[in-house]
Amino acid sequence: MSLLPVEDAIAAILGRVPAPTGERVGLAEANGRVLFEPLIASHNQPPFNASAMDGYAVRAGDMAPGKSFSVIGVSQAGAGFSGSVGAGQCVRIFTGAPVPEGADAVIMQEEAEARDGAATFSSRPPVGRSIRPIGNDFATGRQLMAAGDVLGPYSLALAAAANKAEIVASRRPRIAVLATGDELQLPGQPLGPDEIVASNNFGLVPMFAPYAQEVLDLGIARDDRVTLRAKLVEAFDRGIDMLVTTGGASVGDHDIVQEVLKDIGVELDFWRINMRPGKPLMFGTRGSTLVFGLPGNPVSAMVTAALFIKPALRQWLGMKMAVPTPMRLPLAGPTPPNSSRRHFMRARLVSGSVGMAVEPISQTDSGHTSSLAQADVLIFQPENDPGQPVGTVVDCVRLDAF
Ligand SMILES: Nc1nc2c(c(=O)[nH]1)N[C@H]1C(S)=C(S)[C@@H](COP(=O)(O)OP(=O)(O)OC[C@H]3O[C@@H](n4cnc5c(N)ncnc54)[C@H](O)[C@@H]3O)O[C@H]1N2
Ligand code: MOO
Repeated sequence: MSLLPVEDAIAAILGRVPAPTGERVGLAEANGRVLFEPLIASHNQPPFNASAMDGYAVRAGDMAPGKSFSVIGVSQAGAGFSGSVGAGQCVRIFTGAPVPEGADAVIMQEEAEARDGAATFSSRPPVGRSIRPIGNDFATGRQLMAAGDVLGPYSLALAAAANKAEIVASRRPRIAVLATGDELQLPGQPLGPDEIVASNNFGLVPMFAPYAQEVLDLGIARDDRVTLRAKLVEAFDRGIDMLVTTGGASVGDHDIVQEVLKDIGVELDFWRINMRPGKPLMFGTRGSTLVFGLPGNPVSAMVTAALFIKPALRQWLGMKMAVPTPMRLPLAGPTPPNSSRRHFMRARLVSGSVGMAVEPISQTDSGHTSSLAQADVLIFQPENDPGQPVGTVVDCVRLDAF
């Protein structure tokens, strides 16, 4: 049985992802969205020379110790002074207000003494003191964010400062998730003999949600061809961009997912990867819909989703680095020898005397959900690796960073 190398599987999947398309999104709905078009400044920020202090706008060259200046007006935020500051004059000014014509410095009020319409100053400011020059933050035409950047609190505040009421974001896919298996029962139900709780959808839906317009949880399909076929056809009829099934992906008599997928027109690109957990992953397309058949084992399902589906989603949205570059960190504990399959080993991030390190989790069972929930990273253990001692620098990727 030939198993596809991990890199070939990722390349095959990314090769099927459509090019991003854009849609207008109001700023209030844009948190977490990926920019389809760069964000370009259409005005100067600040739009005028603005005072950075409450104080007095003066002509720096006019200053002399003990000299008295007449206060000829007020400039406040939202209502500037329309005249010009001449020799022997100054203007009362407040933070954020436009610096009036003729003035080239602001002296903070703590360094001024004002009485009867006149002011004297204890300091002699250089030109530009306490003035935010026009365009200091950004100038008209400057690219503030690139296509592929993700909008978050800081960049959304920037987009608002750039006077954008909406941005052009990448359209997000609609995804459907379906669990398969006669033994499955939804959480909260009494478990009959031989039954287990269907947990996969409850991890996959939130994993995909940040990238998706909608993630439909189609629940559980029993292991019979008629029910499964009906569920899958229903999913495709809803116009989804991506279908993700779990279970029934292996070679057992009840592993019918592949057969039914093919039967309804899914063209399979590959099945079975040289990795653990997650060997029986299948991938194909039906028209423009991408179809992932994940293994049923809960750890295999979550790990293959993180390693293969998240990069596809990142590329779908036009994000930079669809496949994240691994971190290189020293081992805080030894690793055992590996088999001929690439091992994505659960591990914790620990901080030791020499900085960050990775502590391997010895558990390798594909059904062991509690160890996956404790893991921060997956160590990429190469095929046939003899095992490594403490301190060896290894490749690993954060589980939340895919
Ligand atoms: N003869 C062989 N047997 C198996 C092979 C093989 O190569 N030859 N591969 C093994 C590997 S590796 C994996 S991984 C599993 C994958 O099997 P399936 O995708 O067919 O998954 P199921 O048999 O349906 O389920 C496996 C396991 O996971 C539980 N499960 C299923 N769905 C869920 C769910 N939604 N939530 C929680 N748990 C779920 C299921 O009850 C089983 O315990 O095949 C090996 N066998
Ligand atoms: O691919 Mo399976 O997940 O090793 O048990």
